[in-house]
Amino acid sequence: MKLKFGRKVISVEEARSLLFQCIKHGETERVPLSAAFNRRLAGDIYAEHPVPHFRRSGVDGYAVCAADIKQATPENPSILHVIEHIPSGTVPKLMVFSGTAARIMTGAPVPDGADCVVMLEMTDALPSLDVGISSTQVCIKKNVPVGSNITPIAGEVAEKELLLPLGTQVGPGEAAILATFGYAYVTVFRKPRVAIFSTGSELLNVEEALQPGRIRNSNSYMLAAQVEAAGGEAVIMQALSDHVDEVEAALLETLAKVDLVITSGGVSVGDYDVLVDLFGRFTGKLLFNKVAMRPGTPTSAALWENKLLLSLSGNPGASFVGFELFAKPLIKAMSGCPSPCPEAITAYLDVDYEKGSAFPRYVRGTTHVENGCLRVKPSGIDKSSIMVSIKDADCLIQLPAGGSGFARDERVLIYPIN
Ligand SMILES: Nc1nc2c(c(=O)[nH]1)N[C@H]1C(S)=C(S)[C@@H](COP(=O)(O)OP(=O)(O)OC[C@H]3O[C@@H](n4cnc5c(N)ncnc54)[C@H](O)[C@@H]3O)O[C@H]1N2
Ligand code: MOO
Ligand SMILES: [Mg+2]
Repeated sequence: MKLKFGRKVISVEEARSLLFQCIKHGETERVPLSAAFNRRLAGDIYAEHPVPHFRRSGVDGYAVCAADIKQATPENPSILHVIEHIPSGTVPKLMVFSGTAARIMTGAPVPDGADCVVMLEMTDALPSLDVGISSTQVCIKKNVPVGSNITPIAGEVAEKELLLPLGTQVGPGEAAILATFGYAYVTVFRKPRVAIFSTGSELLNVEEALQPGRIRNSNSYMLAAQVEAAGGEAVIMQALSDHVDEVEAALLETLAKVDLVITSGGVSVGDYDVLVDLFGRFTGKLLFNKVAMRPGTPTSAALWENKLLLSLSGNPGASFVGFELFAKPLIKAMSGCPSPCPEAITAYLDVDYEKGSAFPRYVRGTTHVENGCLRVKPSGIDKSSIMVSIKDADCLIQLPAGGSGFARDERVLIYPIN
């Protein structure tokens, strides 16, 4: 064992709180609306005008005075003079008064004087008497109440209403609101730039042919996908060897340029665990190097000139879990999310889980719904060296420390992923 310094174990919550004390957020940028999808708003959005801003017809039909059609039935229709045609996007020129109607299309402004719109299906156009357009007539075969098929001004949104508070993520509904109010550009929180380094002399680049004893670097791509899903901009760096000088130079140079650096590998007790060597001579501040969790017990973090370095265990499962527990909330917070920490929900174990643990365990889980209940089971073999089942994980199952395992049908806490 080559520990040059001690390891003091802290809880996941303590580790997260140490990390959160080190981040700053608030940098913003203006982007075109279509580039704002999934980003978070850097300011409150108020309704700048009422919606609709004119009395809007909800159907294709005739705008009339309700009093004129009170007695209308198919047998005894009301006959009205059609004074105008109003397509959407135009403005009525004439006022509807008793005895008259305006033919109107869905979304068009209802003319003054009219207080309801009758659907086309409840009317019959009468043949023109051929004495000029104003002589066209319509039979109205149904009475409809005042207000029918008209959305009043501000019927949907009142002017000055707070619609989207700061921190709101722009999804489909938010995009529709922003477009409605003319936000061709939107001020959003800047995406944190997150550099990803894998470490280990065994690692091959993805495009390289397999070699005896060596493996391709999968963690960098997995972590980059996680960064993007969390709202960050991932920068995949060339993987590093086990030489501490090379690692130190690359990390310090990169820390200066990005918002967060994540490494994977080299944090355990092995001869070539290079992050341990680095932390042994680090000029920054080591925040922690052991967390009460499995997998990822040797997860470490340090601060260097106000920039965070998060060092995850190299085993793919441990890297994945460590990212979800620590990096994801950080990236979400840096990109403006007001509630970045994962929130647990309950589910029922679908299998016996026989391993007890000295530390809380975060098992990659797969959920399904059965008879209206959420059930969960480990996504494949629950070993941190197993990569292939990560794709099936839609949550982390949190199993408390101690005991000798958990029985099928026990209630457990899970943290959904995405
Ligand atoms: N004597 C002990 N040995 C180990 C312990 C322990 O407590 N005592 N813990 C084990 C556990 S648990 C884990 S997790 C690993 C943590 O190891 P490191 O963080 O130091 O990571 P490495 O040694 O660099 O790699 C571990 C494993 O993961 C593979 N790896 C690394 N990087 C990548 C990558 N970018 N893509 C794909 N696979 C990667 C690497 O080849 C190793 O197989 O330590 C255990 N040992
Ligand atoms: O603690 Mo290791 O980091 O189980 O996977
Ligand atoms: Mg190692």
